[in-house]
Amino acid sequence: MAENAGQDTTAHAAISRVTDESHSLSFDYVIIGVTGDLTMRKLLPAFYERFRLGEIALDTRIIGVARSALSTETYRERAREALVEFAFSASQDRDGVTAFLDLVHYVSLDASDRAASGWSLLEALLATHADRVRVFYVATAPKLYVLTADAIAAHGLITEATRIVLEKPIGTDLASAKAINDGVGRHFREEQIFRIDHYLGKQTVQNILALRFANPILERVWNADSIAQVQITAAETVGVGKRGPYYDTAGALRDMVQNHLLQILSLVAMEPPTALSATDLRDEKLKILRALKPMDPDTIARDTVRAQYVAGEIGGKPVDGYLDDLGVAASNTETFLAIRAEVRTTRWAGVPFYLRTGKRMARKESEVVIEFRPQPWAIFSEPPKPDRLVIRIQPDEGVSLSLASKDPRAAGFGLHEAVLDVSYAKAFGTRYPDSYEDLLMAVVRGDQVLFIRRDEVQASWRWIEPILDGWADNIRPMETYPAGSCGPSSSDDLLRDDGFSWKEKI
Ligand SMILES: NC(=O)C1=CN([C@@H]2O[C@H](COP(=O)(O)OP(=O)(O)OC[C@H]3O[C@@H](n4cnc5c(N)ncnc54)[C@H](OP(=O)(O)O)[C@@H]3O)[C@@H](O)[C@H]2O)C=CC1
Ligand SMILES: O=C1O[C@H](COP(=O)(O)O)[C@@H](O)[C@H](O)[C@H]1O
Repeated sequence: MAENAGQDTTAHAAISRVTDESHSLSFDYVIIGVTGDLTMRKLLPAFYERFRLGEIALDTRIIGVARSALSTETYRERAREALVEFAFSASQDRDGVTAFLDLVHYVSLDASDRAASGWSLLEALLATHADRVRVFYVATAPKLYVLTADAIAAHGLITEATRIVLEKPIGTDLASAKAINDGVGRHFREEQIFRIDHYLGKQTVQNILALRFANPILERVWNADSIAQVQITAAETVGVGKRGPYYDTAGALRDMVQNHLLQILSLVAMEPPTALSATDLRDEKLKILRALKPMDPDTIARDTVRAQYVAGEIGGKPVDGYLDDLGVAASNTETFLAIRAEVRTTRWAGVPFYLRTGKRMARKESEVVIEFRPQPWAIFSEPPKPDRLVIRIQPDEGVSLSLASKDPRAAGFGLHEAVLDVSYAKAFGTRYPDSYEDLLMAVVRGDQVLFIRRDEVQASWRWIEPILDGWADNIRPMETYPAGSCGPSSSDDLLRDDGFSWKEKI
Protein backbone atom coordinates (compact mmCIF):
# COMPACT_ATOMS: atom_id res chain seq x y z
CA MET A 1 0.00 0.00 0.00
CA ALA A 2 1.18 3.54 -0.70
CA GLU A 3 1.59 5.68 2.36
CA ASN A 4 0.37 9.23 2.67
CA ALA A 5 3.39 10.35 4.57
CA GLY A 6 3.14 13.14 7.15
CA GLN A 7 4.80 16.14 5.54
CA ASP A 8 7.23 18.69 6.87
CA THR A 9 5.34 21.81 5.87
CA THR A 10 8.27 24.14 6.57
CA ALA A 11 10.48 22.27 4.14
CA HIS A 12 7.73 22.21 1.58
CA ALA A 13 7.14 25.92 1.77
CA ALA A 14 10.71 26.48 0.57
CA ILE A 15 10.15 24.42 -2.53
CA SER A 16 8.49 25.53 -5.72
CA ARG A 17 5.57 23.21 -5.60
CA VAL A 18 2.41 24.41 -7.22
CA THR A 19 -0.27 22.52 -5.29
CA ASP A 20 -0.77 21.21 -1.78
CA GLU A 21 0.66 17.86 -0.78
CA SER A 22 -2.39 16.33 0.86
CA HIS A 23 -2.46 13.57 -1.75
CA SER A 24 1.27 13.03 -2.08
CA LEU A 25 2.53 9.47 -2.16
CA SER A 26 5.64 7.89 -0.63
CA PHE A 27 7.26 5.08 -2.57
CA ASP A 28 10.56 3.62 -3.78
CA TYR A 29 10.97 3.64 -7.57
CA VAL A 30 14.02 1.76 -8.82
CA ILE A 31 14.84 2.73 -12.41
CA ILE A 32 17.14 0.21 -14.03
CA GLY A 33 18.78 1.99 -16.98
CA VAL A 34 18.82 5.37 -15.28
CA THR A 35 21.59 6.89 -17.40
CA GLY A 36 19.80 6.04 -20.65
CA ASP A 37 18.01 8.18 -23.18
CA LEU A 38 14.52 7.23 -22.00
CA THR A 39 15.18 8.06 -18.36
CA MET A 40 16.88 11.35 -19.09
CA ARG A 41 14.39 12.61 -21.67
CA LYS A 42 11.15 11.20 -20.30
CA LEU A 43 11.15 9.49 -16.90
CA LEU A 44 13.04 12.04 -14.78
CA PRO A 45 11.15 15.01 -16.26
CA ALA A 46 7.85 13.17 -15.64
CA PHE A 47 8.70 12.49 -11.99
CA TYR A 48 9.90 16.05 -11.51
CA GLU A 49 6.65 17.52 -12.87
CA ARG A 50 4.57 15.30 -10.59
CA PHE A 51 6.80 16.20 -7.64
CA ARG A 52 6.23 19.83 -8.47
CA LEU A 53 2.48 19.25 -8.46
CA GLY A 54 2.80 17.90 -4.93
CA GLU A 55 1.93 14.31 -5.83
CA ILE A 56 5.23 12.86 -4.64
CA ALA A 57 6.16 13.03 -0.95
CA LEU A 58 9.52 14.30 0.22
CA ASP A 59 10.55 10.93 1.60
CA THR A 60 10.00 9.15 -1.73
CA ARG A 61 13.14 7.67 -3.27
CA ILE A 62 13.98 7.36 -6.93
CA ILE A 63 16.83 4.88 -6.97
CA GLY A 64 18.70 4.84 -10.24
CA VAL A 65 20.60 1.77 -11.37
CA ALA A 66 23.07 1.38 -14.24
CA ARG A 67 26.44 -0.31 -14.64
CA SER A 68 28.51 2.89 -14.94
CA ALA A 69 30.51 3.71 -11.84
CA LEU A 70 29.00 7.03 -10.73
CA SER A 71 28.41 8.60 -7.34
CA THR A 72 24.95 9.82 -6.41
CA GLU A 73 26.29 13.39 -6.53
CA THR A 74 27.65 12.99 -10.07
CA TYR A 75 24.44 11.37 -11.20
CA ARG A 76 22.38 14.18 -9.67
CA GLU A 77 24.37 16.73 -11.67
CA ARG A 78 23.70 14.82 -14.89
CA ALA A 79 20.05 14.56 -13.95
CA ARG A 80 19.90 18.32 -13.30
CA GLU A 81 21.21 19.02 -16.81
CA ALA A 82 18.65 16.64 -18.28
CA LEU A 83 15.83 18.27 -16.33
CA VAL A 84 16.82 21.75 -17.46
CA GLU A 85 16.88 20.51 -21.04
CA PHE A 86 13.79 18.33 -21.07
CA ALA A 87 11.41 19.23 -18.22
CA PHE A 88 8.77 21.83 -18.98
CA SER A 89 9.14 23.79 -15.72
CA ALA A 90 12.74 23.12 -14.66
CA SER A 91 14.75 25.95 -16.21
CA GLN A 92 12.95 28.53 -14.03
CA ASP A 93 12.92 26.39 -10.89
CA ARG A 94 16.42 25.85 -9.50
CA ASP A 95 15.20 25.28 -5.91
CA GLY A 96 12.49 22.90 -6.98
CA VAL A 97 14.96 20.91 -9.08
CA THR A 98 17.36 20.73 -6.11
CA ALA A 99 14.57 19.51 -3.83
CA PHE A 100 13.56 16.92 -6.39
CA LEU A 101 17.14 15.71 -6.83
CA ASP A 102 17.31 15.06 -3.08
CA LEU A 103 14.95 12.14 -3.76
CA VAL A 104 17.34 10.65 -6.31
CA HIS A 105 19.97 8.02 -5.41
CA TYR A 106 22.33 6.08 -7.65
CA VAL A 107 23.50 2.49 -7.36
CA SER A 108 26.07 1.08 -9.76
CA LEU A 109 24.97 -2.44 -10.61
CA ASP A 110 24.74 -4.92 -13.48
CA ALA A 111 21.08 -5.74 -12.91
CA SER A 112 21.18 -8.78 -15.18
CA ASP A 113 23.83 -10.44 -13.00
CA ARG A 114 22.50 -11.77 -9.72
CA ALA A 115 26.08 -12.15 -8.42
CA ALA A 116 26.96 -8.47 -9.01
CA SER A 117 28.30 -6.66 -5.94
CA GLY A 118 25.88 -3.70 -6.09
CA TRP A 119 22.88 -5.80 -5.00
CA SER A 120 23.81 -5.59 -1.33
CA LEU A 121 23.68 -1.79 -1.43
CA LEU A 122 20.30 -1.85 -3.17
CA GLU A 123 18.99 -4.41 -0.68
CA ALA A 124 20.13 -2.27 2.25
CA LEU A 125 18.53 0.86 0.80
CA LEU A 126 15.20 -0.85 0.14
CA ALA A 127 15.17 -2.56 3.53
CA THR A 128 14.78 0.80 5.28
CA HIS A 129 11.26 1.09 3.81
CA ALA A 130 10.30 -2.54 3.45
CA ASP A 131 6.51 -2.00 3.52
CA ARG A 132 6.01 0.80 1.05
CA VAL A 133 5.16 0.52 -2.63
CA ARG A 134 8.27 -0.58 -4.48
CA VAL A 135 8.57 -0.35 -8.25
CA PHE A 136 11.27 -1.75 -10.51
CA TYR A 137 11.16 0.08 -13.85
CA VAL A 138 13.24 -1.90 -16.33
CA ALA A 139 14.47 0.58 -18.96
CA THR A 140 17.19 -1.58 -20.49
CA ALA A 141 17.21 -3.86 -23.54
CA PRO A 142 14.37 -6.45 -23.56
CA LYS A 143 16.87 -9.33 -23.63
CA LEU A 144 17.78 -8.34 -20.04
CA TYR A 145 14.21 -8.31 -18.66
CA VAL A 146 14.08 -11.94 -17.53
CA LEU A 147 17.62 -11.97 -16.14
CA THR A 148 16.81 -8.80 -14.23
CA ALA A 149 13.57 -10.24 -12.82
CA ASP A 150 15.47 -13.40 -11.84
CA ALA A 151 18.09 -11.33 -10.00
CA ILE A 152 15.50 -9.17 -8.22
CA ALA A 153 13.77 -12.33 -7.05
CA ALA A 154 17.02 -14.06 -6.05
CA HIS A 155 17.76 -11.13 -3.75
CA GLY A 156 14.36 -11.40 -2.10
CA LEU A 157 13.31 -7.90 -3.19
CA ILE A 158 9.76 -8.75 -4.28
CA THR A 159 7.25 -7.86 -1.58
CA GLU A 160 3.44 -7.88 -1.80
CA ALA A 161 3.60 -4.17 -2.72
CA THR A 162 6.24 -4.61 -5.42
CA ARG A 163 5.54 -3.95 -9.10
CA ILE A 164 7.66 -4.25 -12.21
CA VAL A 165 7.37 -1.99 -15.26
CA LEU A 166 8.53 -3.34 -18.61
CA GLU A 167 9.32 -0.97 -21.43
CA LYS A 168 8.38 -1.77 -24.96
CA PRO A 169 9.27 -3.66 -27.05
CA ILE A 170 8.26 -6.82 -25.23
CA GLY A 171 10.35 -9.11 -27.41
CA THR A 172 11.03 -9.04 -31.09
CA ASP A 173 8.50 -11.68 -32.10
CA LEU A 174 5.87 -13.93 -30.56
CA ALA A 175 8.30 -16.50 -29.17
CA SER A 176 10.54 -13.92 -27.48
CA ALA A 177 7.51 -12.05 -26.12
CA LYS A 178 6.21 -15.31 -24.61
CA ALA A 179 9.64 -16.01 -23.14
CA ILE A 180 9.70 -12.58 -21.48
CA ASN A 181 6.13 -12.95 -20.21
CA ASP A 182 6.87 -16.45 -18.86
CA GLY A 183 10.24 -15.46 -17.38
CA VAL A 184 9.01 -12.35 -15.60
CA GLY A 185 5.78 -14.17 -14.70
CA ARG A 186 7.76 -16.76 -12.75
CA HIS A 187 8.40 -14.10 -10.10
CA PHE A 188 5.66 -11.49 -10.49
CA ARG A 189 1.91 -12.07 -10.67
CA GLU A 190 0.20 -10.55 -13.73
CA GLU A 191 -1.31 -7.77 -11.57
CA GLN A 192 2.22 -6.80 -10.51
CA ILE A 193 3.45 -6.49 -14.12
CA PHE A 194 2.97 -3.13 -15.86
CA ARG A 195 3.79 -3.29 -19.58
CA ILE A 196 4.03 0.30 -20.65
CA ASP A 197 2.86 1.76 -23.93
CA HIS A 198 3.35 5.49 -23.59
CA TYR A 199 0.70 6.23 -26.24
CA LEU A 200 -1.91 5.10 -23.70
CA GLY A 201 -0.61 7.87 -21.43
CA LYS A 202 -1.47 10.49 -24.05
CA GLN A 203 -4.58 12.47 -23.14
CA THR A 204 -5.69 12.47 -26.76
CA VAL A 205 -5.49 8.68 -27.00
CA GLN A 206 -7.50 8.35 -23.80
CA ASN A 207 -9.93 10.83 -25.36
CA ILE A 208 -10.90 8.16 -27.90
CA LEU A 209 -12.70 6.46 -25.00
CA ALA A 210 -14.38 9.69 -23.92
CA LEU A 211 -15.49 10.56 -27.45
CA ARG A 212 -16.89 7.13 -28.11
CA PHE A 213 -18.47 6.22 -24.82
CA ALA A 214 -19.51 9.58 -23.38
CA ASN A 215 -21.19 10.79 -26.59
CA PRO A 216 -24.07 8.57 -27.72
CA ILE A 217 -24.35 10.73 -30.84
CA LEU A 218 -21.03 9.29 -31.99
CA GLU A 219 -21.34 5.76 -30.68
CA ARG A 220 -24.60 5.30 -32.63
CA VAL A 221 -22.83 5.89 -35.94
CA TRP A 222 -19.61 4.10 -34.94
CA ASN A 223 -19.97 1.12 -37.25
CA ALA A 224 -19.68 -0.12 -40.81
CA ASP A 225 -23.15 1.22 -41.71
CA SER A 226 -21.94 4.78 -41.27
CA ILE A 227 -18.15 4.66 -41.44
CA ALA A 228 -16.38 4.12 -44.76
CA GLN A 229 -12.74 4.00 -43.65
CA VAL A 230 -10.43 4.66 -40.71
CA GLN A 231 -6.89 6.08 -40.97
CA ILE A 232 -4.35 5.94 -38.15
CA THR A 233 -1.16 7.91 -38.77
CA ALA A 234 1.91 8.49 -36.59
CA ALA A 235 4.38 10.57 -38.60
CA GLU A 236 7.63 11.97 -37.21
CA THR A 237 10.18 14.39 -38.62
CA VAL A 238 12.99 12.99 -36.47
CA GLY A 239 15.27 10.27 -37.73
CA VAL A 240 16.67 7.46 -35.61
CA GLY A 241 18.99 9.74 -33.61
CA LYS A 242 21.20 7.90 -31.14
CA ARG A 243 18.92 4.87 -31.19
CA GLY A 244 20.16 3.65 -34.59
CA PRO A 245 21.59 0.32 -33.38
CA TYR A 246 18.29 -0.58 -31.68
CA TYR A 247 16.12 0.76 -34.49
CA ASP A 248 17.98 -1.11 -37.20
CA THR A 249 17.05 -4.39 -35.53
CA ALA A 250 13.46 -3.27 -35.04
CA GLY A 251 12.07 -1.13 -37.87
CA ALA A 252 8.78 0.74 -37.92
CA LEU A 253 6.58 -2.37 -37.70
CA ARG A 254 8.06 -3.52 -34.39
CA ASP A 255 8.83 -0.05 -33.08
CA MET A 256 5.47 1.64 -33.67
CA VAL A 257 2.79 -0.71 -35.03
CA GLN A 258 3.07 -3.77 -32.77
CA ASN A 259 2.40 -1.52 -29.81
CA HIS A 260 1.21 2.08 -30.30
CA LEU A 261 -0.76 1.85 -33.54
CA LEU A 262 -2.45 -1.45 -32.68
CA GLN A 263 -3.41 -0.06 -29.28
CA ILE A 264 -5.02 2.96 -30.94
CA LEU A 265 -6.75 0.68 -33.43
CA SER A 266 -8.19 -1.43 -30.62
CA LEU A 267 -9.52 1.62 -28.79
CA VAL A 268 -11.18 2.85 -31.99
CA ALA A 269 -12.65 -0.54 -32.90
CA MET A 270 -13.53 -2.19 -29.58
CA GLU A 271 -17.02 -2.81 -28.24
CA PRO A 272 -18.03 -0.72 -25.21
CA PRO A 273 -16.46 -2.20 -22.08
CA THR A 274 -18.85 -2.94 -19.23
CA ALA A 275 -16.86 -0.57 -17.03
CA LEU A 276 -13.62 1.40 -17.21
CA SER A 277 -11.79 -1.30 -15.31
CA ALA A 278 -8.49 -2.82 -16.34
CA THR A 279 -10.10 -6.21 -16.95
CA ASP A 280 -13.10 -4.96 -18.92
CA LEU A 281 -11.12 -2.56 -21.07
CA ARG A 282 -8.36 -5.01 -21.86
CA ASP A 283 -10.82 -7.83 -22.58
CA GLU A 284 -12.43 -5.67 -25.27
CA LYS A 285 -9.11 -4.53 -26.77
CA LEU A 286 -7.96 -8.13 -26.90
CA LYS A 287 -11.04 -9.19 -28.89
CA ILE A 288 -10.12 -6.64 -31.57
CA LEU A 289 -6.49 -7.73 -31.72
CA ARG A 290 -7.74 -11.28 -32.20
CA ALA A 291 -10.23 -10.15 -34.85
CA LEU A 292 -7.55 -8.64 -37.09
CA LYS A 293 -7.52 -10.59 -40.33
CA PRO A 294 -4.22 -12.50 -40.51
CA MET A 295 -2.00 -11.51 -43.42
CA ASP A 296 -0.91 -14.08 -45.99
CA PRO A 297 1.59 -13.73 -48.87
CA ASP A 298 -1.09 -12.28 -51.20
CA THR A 299 -2.29 -9.66 -48.74
CA ILE A 300 1.26 -8.80 -47.67
CA ALA A 301 2.08 -8.09 -51.32
CA ARG A 302 -1.14 -6.14 -51.88
CA ASP A 303 -1.92 -4.48 -48.55
CA THR A 304 1.47 -3.45 -47.16
CA VAL A 305 4.08 -0.89 -48.20
CA ARG A 306 7.53 -0.56 -46.65
CA ALA A 307 10.20 2.00 -47.36
CA GLN A 308 13.40 3.59 -46.08
CA TYR A 309 14.27 7.30 -46.19
CA VAL A 310 17.06 8.62 -48.36
CA ALA A 311 18.59 12.11 -48.19
CA GLY A 312 16.12 14.97 -48.50
CA GLU A 313 15.08 18.22 -46.89
CA ILE A 314 12.99 19.03 -43.82
CA GLY A 315 12.04 22.60 -42.92
CA GLY A 316 14.39 23.93 -45.59
CA LYS A 317 17.39 22.04 -44.17
CA PRO A 318 19.12 19.12 -45.89
CA VAL A 319 19.01 15.85 -43.95
CA ASP A 320 20.91 12.61 -44.49
CA GLY A 321 19.42 9.33 -45.53
CA TYR A 322 18.95 6.41 -43.14
CA LEU A 323 22.10 4.58 -44.21
CA ASP A 324 24.22 7.70 -43.60
CA ASP A 325 22.49 8.27 -40.25
CA LEU A 326 23.53 4.76 -39.26
CA GLY A 327 26.90 4.83 -40.99
CA VAL A 328 26.22 1.54 -42.75
CA ALA A 329 26.37 0.52 -46.42
CA ALA A 330 23.10 -1.41 -46.50
CA SER A 331 20.09 -2.17 -44.34
CA ASN A 332 16.81 -3.95 -44.88
CA THR A 333 15.00 -1.99 -42.14
CA GLU A 334 11.83 -0.05 -42.92
CA THR A 335 11.51 3.49 -41.57
CA PHE A 336 8.07 3.95 -43.17
CA LEU A 337 5.15 1.65 -43.66
CA ALA A 338 1.53 1.72 -44.66
CA ILE A 339 -0.83 -1.19 -44.11
CA ARG A 340 -4.46 -1.89 -44.94
CA ALA A 341 -5.91 -3.92 -42.07
CA GLU A 342 -9.28 -5.56 -41.60
CA VAL A 343 -11.18 -6.10 -38.37
CA ARG A 344 -13.39 -9.14 -38.71
CA THR A 345 -16.36 -8.20 -36.52
CA THR A 346 -20.00 -7.40 -37.28
CA ARG A 347 -19.37 -3.76 -36.40
CA TRP A 348 -16.51 -3.34 -38.86
CA ALA A 349 -17.17 -5.76 -41.72
CA GLY A 350 -15.80 -4.27 -44.95
CA VAL A 351 -14.26 -1.14 -43.36
CA PRO A 352 -10.56 -0.74 -44.15
CA PHE A 353 -8.27 0.43 -41.34
CA TYR A 354 -5.22 2.11 -42.85
CA LEU A 355 -2.14 2.32 -40.64
CA ARG A 356 0.79 4.55 -41.50
CA THR A 357 3.95 5.55 -39.66
CA GLY A 358 7.34 6.89 -40.61
CA LYS A 359 10.44 8.74 -39.58
CA ARG A 360 11.80 11.79 -41.41
CA MET A 361 8.41 12.68 -42.79
CA ALA A 362 7.33 16.13 -43.89
CA ARG A 363 5.57 16.93 -40.58
CA LYS A 364 5.15 15.51 -37.10
CA GLU A 365 1.53 14.52 -37.02
CA SER A 366 -0.32 11.71 -35.28
CA GLU A 367 -4.03 11.39 -35.78
CA VAL A 368 -7.02 9.17 -36.27
CA VAL A 369 -9.34 9.97 -39.15
CA ILE A 370 -12.85 8.54 -39.27
CA GLU A 371 -14.43 9.08 -42.66
CA PHE A 372 -18.18 8.64 -42.84
CA ARG A 373 -20.11 7.25 -45.77
CA PRO A 374 -21.52 9.72 -48.31
CA GLN A 375 -25.20 10.60 -48.68
CA PRO A 376 -26.82 7.67 -50.47
CA TRP A 377 -28.98 10.03 -52.55
CA ALA A 378 -27.46 13.33 -53.67
CA ILE A 379 -29.88 16.25 -53.91
CA PHE A 380 -27.15 18.85 -54.42
CA SER A 381 -25.65 19.38 -57.83
CA GLU A 382 -22.18 19.17 -56.36
CA PRO A 383 -21.85 16.08 -54.10
CA PRO A 384 -20.63 17.04 -50.61
CA LYS A 385 -17.30 15.80 -49.31
CA PRO A 386 -17.71 12.94 -46.83
CA ASP A 387 -18.05 14.02 -43.17
CA ARG A 388 -14.86 13.43 -41.26
CA LEU A 389 -13.97 13.20 -37.60
CA VAL A 390 -10.29 13.82 -36.92
CA ILE A 391 -8.79 12.99 -33.53
CA ARG A 392 -5.51 14.89 -33.41
CA ILE A 393 -3.20 12.95 -31.10
CA GLN A 394 -0.29 15.36 -31.45
CA PRO A 395 0.81 18.07 -31.92
CA ASP A 396 -2.02 20.63 -31.78
CA GLU A 397 -4.03 18.13 -29.76
CA GLY A 398 -7.75 18.28 -30.40
CA VAL A 399 -10.73 17.00 -32.31
CA SER A 400 -12.40 18.31 -35.44
CA LEU A 401 -15.51 17.37 -37.33
CA SER A 402 -15.86 18.50 -40.91
CA LEU A 403 -19.37 18.86 -42.20
CA ALA A 404 -20.83 20.12 -45.45
CA SER A 405 -22.43 23.55 -45.00
CA LYS A 406 -24.27 25.92 -47.23
CA ASP A 407 -21.75 28.36 -48.61
CA PRO A 408 -23.21 31.84 -48.02
CA ARG A 409 -20.88 33.28 -50.66
CA ALA A 410 -22.14 31.01 -53.42
CA ALA A 411 -25.06 31.75 -55.66
CA GLY A 412 -27.69 29.03 -55.39
CA PHE A 413 -27.08 26.04 -53.15
CA GLY A 414 -23.29 25.82 -53.12
CA LEU A 415 -21.73 23.68 -50.41
CA HIS A 416 -18.56 24.28 -48.47
CA GLU A 417 -16.65 22.06 -46.03
CA ALA A 418 -16.97 23.68 -42.56
CA VAL A 419 -14.88 22.44 -39.65
CA LEU A 420 -16.00 22.31 -36.01
CA ASP A 421 -12.73 22.35 -34.15
CA VAL A 422 -11.84 21.82 -30.49
CA SER A 423 -8.23 22.57 -29.71
CA TYR A 424 -7.07 21.24 -26.34
CA ALA A 425 -4.79 24.22 -25.84
CA LYS A 426 -7.68 26.65 -26.26
CA ALA A 427 -10.34 24.57 -24.52
CA PHE A 428 -8.37 23.64 -21.43
CA GLY A 429 -5.57 26.23 -21.40
CA THR A 430 -3.41 24.14 -19.11
CA ARG A 431 0.09 22.68 -19.20
CA TYR A 432 -0.07 19.58 -21.30
CA PRO A 433 1.28 16.65 -19.24
CA ASP A 434 3.73 14.30 -20.90
CA SER A 435 2.35 10.80 -21.40
CA TYR A 436 4.81 9.24 -18.94
CA GLU A 437 3.58 11.38 -16.03
CA ASP A 438 0.20 9.66 -15.68
CA LEU A 439 1.64 6.24 -16.32
CA LEU A 440 4.46 6.42 -13.76
CA MET A 441 2.03 7.48 -11.05
CA ALA A 442 -0.59 4.90 -12.11
CA VAL A 443 1.97 2.19 -11.33
CA VAL A 444 2.34 3.57 -7.81
CA ARG A 445 -1.43 3.49 -7.41
CA GLY A 446 -1.51 -0.06 -8.78
CA ASP A 447 -3.91 0.94 -11.55
CA GLN A 448 -3.43 -1.24 -14.63
CA VAL A 449 -6.12 0.25 -16.83
CA LEU A 450 -3.58 2.00 -19.11
CA PHE A 451 -1.11 -0.91 -19.28
CA ILE A 452 -0.94 -3.83 -21.65
CA ARG A 453 -1.89 -7.30 -20.55
CA ARG A 454 0.16 -10.32 -21.50
CA ASP A 455 -2.47 -11.70 -23.90
CA GLU A 456 -2.71 -8.36 -25.73
CA VAL A 457 1.05 -8.31 -26.36
CA GLN A 458 0.96 -11.83 -27.68
CA ALA A 459 -2.11 -11.23 -29.88
CA SER A 460 -0.36 -8.19 -31.41
CA TRP A 461 2.75 -10.20 -32.19
CA ARG A 462 0.60 -12.99 -33.65
CA TRP A 463 -0.76 -10.51 -36.22
CA ILE A 464 2.59 -8.79 -36.85
CA GLU A 465 4.71 -11.90 -37.26
CA PRO A 466 3.51 -13.06 -40.72
CA ILE A 467 4.18 -9.55 -42.04
CA LEU A 468 7.71 -9.64 -40.62
CA ASP A 469 8.24 -13.04 -42.22
CA GLY A 470 6.77 -11.96 -45.55
CA TRP A 471 8.97 -8.89 -45.65
CA ALA A 472 12.02 -10.98 -44.74
CA ASP A 473 11.16 -13.12 -47.79
CA ASN A 474 10.87 -9.91 -49.84
CA ILE A 475 7.23 -10.59 -50.74
CA ARG A 476 6.79 -6.83 -50.61
CA PRO A 477 10.03 -5.22 -51.76
CA MET A 478 11.57 -2.29 -49.89
CA GLU A 479 11.09 1.13 -51.50
CA THR A 480 12.72 4.47 -50.71
CA TYR A 481 11.33 7.95 -50.01
CA PRO A 482 13.10 11.28 -49.71
CA ALA A 483 13.37 12.61 -46.14
CA GLY A 484 10.75 15.36 -45.76
CA SER A 485 8.23 13.63 -48.03
CA CYS A 486 5.03 11.73 -47.30
CA GLY A 487 6.50 8.33 -48.05
CA PRO A 488 6.45 6.49 -51.37
CA SER A 489 3.56 6.98 -53.79
CA SER A 490 2.56 3.35 -53.36
CA SER A 491 1.21 4.35 -49.93
CA ASP A 492 -1.28 6.59 -51.78
CA ASP A 493 -2.09 3.76 -54.19
CA LEU A 494 -3.12 1.56 -51.26
CA LEU A 495 -6.06 3.89 -50.63
CA ARG A 496 -6.68 4.92 -54.23
CA ASP A 497 -7.45 1.31 -55.11
CA ASP A 498 -10.35 1.52 -52.61
CA GLY A 499 -11.52 4.93 -53.87
CA PHE A 500 -10.02 6.84 -50.91
CA SER A 501 -7.06 9.09 -50.21
CA TRP A 502 -5.08 9.96 -47.09
CA LYS A 503 -6.73 12.85 -45.29
CA GLU A 504 -3.98 15.10 -46.53
CA LYS A 505 -0.36 14.95 -47.43
CA ILE A 506 1.72 14.79 -44.26
N1 LIG B 1 14.59 6.09 -25.68
C1 LIG B 1 13.30 6.10 -26.00
O1 LIG B 1 12.74 7.10 -26.47
C2 LIG B 1 12.48 4.87 -25.79
C3 LIG B 1 13.04 3.72 -25.27
N2 LIG B 1 12.25 2.62 -25.06
C4 LIG B 1 12.81 1.40 -24.48
O2 LIG B 1 13.37 1.68 -23.22
C5 LIG B 1 14.52 0.88 -22.99
C6 LIG B 1 15.70 1.79 -22.73
O3 LIG B 1 15.91 2.61 -23.85
P1 LIG B 1 17.00 3.78 -23.88
O4 LIG B 1 16.97 4.57 -22.63
O5 LIG B 1 16.81 4.46 -25.17
O6 LIG B 1 18.35 2.93 -23.93
P2 LIG B 1 19.84 3.45 -23.69
O7 LIG B 1 20.73 2.53 -24.44
O8 LIG B 1 19.96 4.92 -23.91
O9 LIG B 1 20.06 3.21 -22.13
C7 LIG B 1 20.18 1.93 -21.57
C8 LIG B 1 20.40 2.09 -20.09
O10 LIG B 1 20.48 0.80 -19.49
C9 LIG B 1 21.69 0.73 -18.70
N3 LIG B 1 22.07 -0.68 -18.70
C10 LIG B 1 22.40 -1.46 -19.77
N4 LIG B 1 22.66 -2.70 -19.37
C11 LIG B 1 22.49 -2.71 -18.02
C12 LIG B 1 22.61 -3.72 -17.04
N5 LIG B 1 22.98 -4.96 -17.34
N6 LIG B 1 22.36 -3.39 -15.75
C13 LIG B 1 22.00 -2.13 -15.42
N7 LIG B 1 21.85 -1.15 -16.31
C14 LIG B 1 22.11 -1.44 -17.60
C15 LIG B 1 22.65 1.67 -19.40
O11 LIG B 1 23.67 2.19 -18.58
P3 LIG B 1 25.09 1.44 -18.38
O12 LIG B 1 25.63 1.22 -19.76
O13 LIG B 1 25.87 2.38 -17.53
O14 LIG B 1 24.78 0.17 -17.69
C16 LIG B 1 21.67 2.82 -19.70
O15 LIG B 1 21.41 3.53 -18.52
C17 LIG B 1 14.67 0.01 -24.23
O16 LIG B 1 14.00 -1.21 -24.03
C18 LIG B 1 13.95 0.83 -25.30
O17 LIG B 1 13.49 0.03 -26.36
C19 LIG B 1 10.91 2.63 -25.33
C20 LIG B 1 10.30 3.75 -25.85
C21 LIG B 1 11.04 4.94 -26.17
O1 LIG C 1 8.04 4.31 -28.80
C1 LIG C 1 8.48 5.09 -29.60
O2 LIG C 1 7.84 6.26 -29.76
C2 LIG C 1 8.51 7.38 -30.31
C3 LIG C 1 7.43 8.36 -30.72
O3 LIG C 1 6.76 8.80 -29.57
P1 LIG C 1 5.99 10.19 -29.56
O4 LIG C 1 5.38 10.23 -28.22
O5 LIG C 1 7.03 11.25 -29.80
O6 LIG C 1 5.02 10.12 -30.67
C4 LIG C 1 9.36 7.00 -31.49
O7 LIG C 1 10.14 8.11 -31.90
C5 LIG C 1 10.29 5.88 -31.10
O8 LIG C 1 11.02 5.45 -32.24
C6 LIG C 1 9.51 4.71 -30.55
O9 LIG C 1 10.40 3.76 -30.00
